[in-house]
Amino acid sequence: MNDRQMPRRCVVWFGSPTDGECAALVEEGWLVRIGDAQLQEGVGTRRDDIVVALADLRCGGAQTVQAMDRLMADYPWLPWLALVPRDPAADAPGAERILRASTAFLTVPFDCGCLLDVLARIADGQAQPAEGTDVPGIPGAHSAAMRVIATSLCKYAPVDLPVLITGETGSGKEVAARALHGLSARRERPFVAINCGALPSNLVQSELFGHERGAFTGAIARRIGHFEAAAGGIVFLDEVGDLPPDAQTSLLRLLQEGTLVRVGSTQPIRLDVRVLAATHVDLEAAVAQGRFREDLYYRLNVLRLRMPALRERGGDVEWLAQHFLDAFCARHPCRAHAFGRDARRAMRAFAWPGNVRELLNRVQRAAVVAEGSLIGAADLDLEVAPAAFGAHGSLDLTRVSAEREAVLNCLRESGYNISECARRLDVSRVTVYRLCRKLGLELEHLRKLASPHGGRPAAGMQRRGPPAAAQNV
Ligand SMILES: Nc1ncnc2c1ncn2[C@@H]1O[C@H](COP(=O)(O)OP(=O)(O)OP(=O)(O)O)[C@@H](O)[C@H]1O
Repeated sequence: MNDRQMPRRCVVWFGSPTDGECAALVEEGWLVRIGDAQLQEGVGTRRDDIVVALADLRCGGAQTVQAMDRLMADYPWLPWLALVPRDPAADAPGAERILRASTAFLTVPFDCGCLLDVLARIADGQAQPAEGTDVPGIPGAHSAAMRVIATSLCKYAPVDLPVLITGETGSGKEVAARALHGLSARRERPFVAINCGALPSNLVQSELFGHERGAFTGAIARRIGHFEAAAGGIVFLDEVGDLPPDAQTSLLRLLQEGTLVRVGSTQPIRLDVRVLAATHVDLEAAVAQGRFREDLYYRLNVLRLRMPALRERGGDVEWLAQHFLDAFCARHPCRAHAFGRDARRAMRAFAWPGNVRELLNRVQRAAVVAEGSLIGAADLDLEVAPAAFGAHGSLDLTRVSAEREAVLNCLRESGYNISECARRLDVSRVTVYRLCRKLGLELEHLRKLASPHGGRPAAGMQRRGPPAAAQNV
């Protein structure tokens, strides 16, 4: 093939590349074409050229964004790379639309080497994980629903914007957040997970943002909060809808201005931290009811990840069950090493209201009680739940889901006291236990979540990465 026939690599850059950026691209063999509002002749390259469109949101005026929109509509198969300033909402109208359509992101400021790497990956068609491969950090994610998650994680990891992770309880929201941390440039820095609903209500501000000595009775020394402990890394706010109003205001300031103020101080402290937030309640409803700040909701909701329920994940259920069983057998003496046909059929048909967490618990229990080498449906306690079986989205499923919601709400309102819950539901205590078992409600786990530390280490935090700075400074 002579040079004239070789496919060329071309970047259609919407915005103004610096001289350094242009030179680096040209040196690597890229053609740079400036895409602007006047771009009349399509992407303006030869038919066989490899083209990547670049949305430079550092300088996105309304006209440029319109031109990008037009190109996206005319060439829907074109891959897009977005260069994102820390505050895209303020800098470029319509930026959110562009972000959603982009294959990859880079946060400004970025390194030219990184830009070349990402462009090369996109051009080589490697920006998305290949079919059948695992999502790094999320075992058993082979289903179509999880491939969408994999693609989103790869897109979201390099860009320093908040991600709002939604999904049913136990669906793996925290697992996804950890996977994103592992894929991001912050992977060597701390990952701090905080269960917002489990923070002591009078100490939320101090736990999150720290306090100065003497800020309140008992504050005998200055103490940094979870956010400062995560400096340079990622903070995962689980059940973010449970944050009280004053903490919501402080979080908004952190997201908008990149600063926090310790309790008892007036001095803003600059902090580089990425925020991921999760909720299994409808935050939009919380906004409508005035329980959650609307401006904070929009800040957190720039990028969104909806974890599929386990029942939407097809064959992942069996794969995960075997994975959990293998892990259990590696740690405990265990006769069972696989699942019988009835167990596999039951697992495929079950609605899994408690999702992956419920699967893990049922497999571990089954591994203990199984008499033979194969785990049966009865060992998994799945035979007793005929109402929970049925086609996806069927009336049965809807009924089970409504029943579960009602029992869960009553348990919460009764402070997880079974007698009180039974009285309110007008059923016997035995029935409450039976319902919990049938609906996959793990009482012990729910009680732990509701306890002051949410069943986690004190103040609901866990770390990964190098040890954070000392708590008392
Ligand atoms: N893909 C997975 N592979 C292995 N374990 C998983 C996977 N997904 C979830 N789990 C396990 O399931 C349990 C629940 O996961 P996780 O805490 O991430 O869910 P969640 O959606 O954040 O739950 P909640 O809404 O209760 O906070 C954990 O024990 C986790 O380790």
